[in-house]
Amino acid sequence: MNILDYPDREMLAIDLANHLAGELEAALLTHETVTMAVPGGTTPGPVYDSLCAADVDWHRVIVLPTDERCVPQTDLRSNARLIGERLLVNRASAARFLPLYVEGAEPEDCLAEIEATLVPNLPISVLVLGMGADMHTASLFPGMPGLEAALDGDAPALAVARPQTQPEARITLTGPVLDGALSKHLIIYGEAKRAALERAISMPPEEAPITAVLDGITIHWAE
Ligand SMILES: O=C(O)[C@H](O)[C@@H](O)[C@H](O)[C@H](O)COP(=O)(O)O
Repeated sequence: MNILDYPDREMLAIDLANHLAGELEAALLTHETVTMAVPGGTTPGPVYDSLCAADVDWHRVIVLPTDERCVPQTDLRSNARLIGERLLVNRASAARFLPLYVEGAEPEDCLAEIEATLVPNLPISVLVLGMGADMHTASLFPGMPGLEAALDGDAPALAVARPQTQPEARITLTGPVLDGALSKHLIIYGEAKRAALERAISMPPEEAPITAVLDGITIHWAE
């Protein structure tokens, strides 16, 4: 686990976006298409604002959320909305987007399509994650029902019932799919999340799901 400290969030966003663009282009040297999984939440937007303009062969990039809130894409909580508005614009609008949730469907009914479209495009080449102060990542929440299957299961994605701390049901990529990414990045802001990450290192994944994906990850931190 490698931690990079940045002087501020703007520098983090610009530097990380440049680095991610380089990783995508490097992967495209040896693959016809590459897969990038990215988070929702309040953290990644500035990275997307910079990455969307990068000179990448975006038409050969498949972008999907690390997890999704089961709400309409018009809902402000939707990760597909965030990714569509902040990342899949400018040059990156040429990328192919794989949604996890289909509006109006039951979350469980979305899993077969996810498996059919995602599995042929695994492993993830470039993974970006966020983390909650409760040490969750994607929608792998401490103590949530079905967490064991989400951490260790064979399925590439699972529908998870509404976590106690969240207002909606979720669909999440599972631990092995996330951990199997060829390049992994975690973005965290502030002292509270940094302290939570340092506590997580000595905790089991059931209590700190972020630990399921820390092997070989690069942490990008700013105050
Ligand atoms: O759907 C989501 O919200 C994300 O995928 C989730 O895992 C996020 O990365 C963390 O909850 C941190 O959220 P913030 O960036 O808002 O702190």
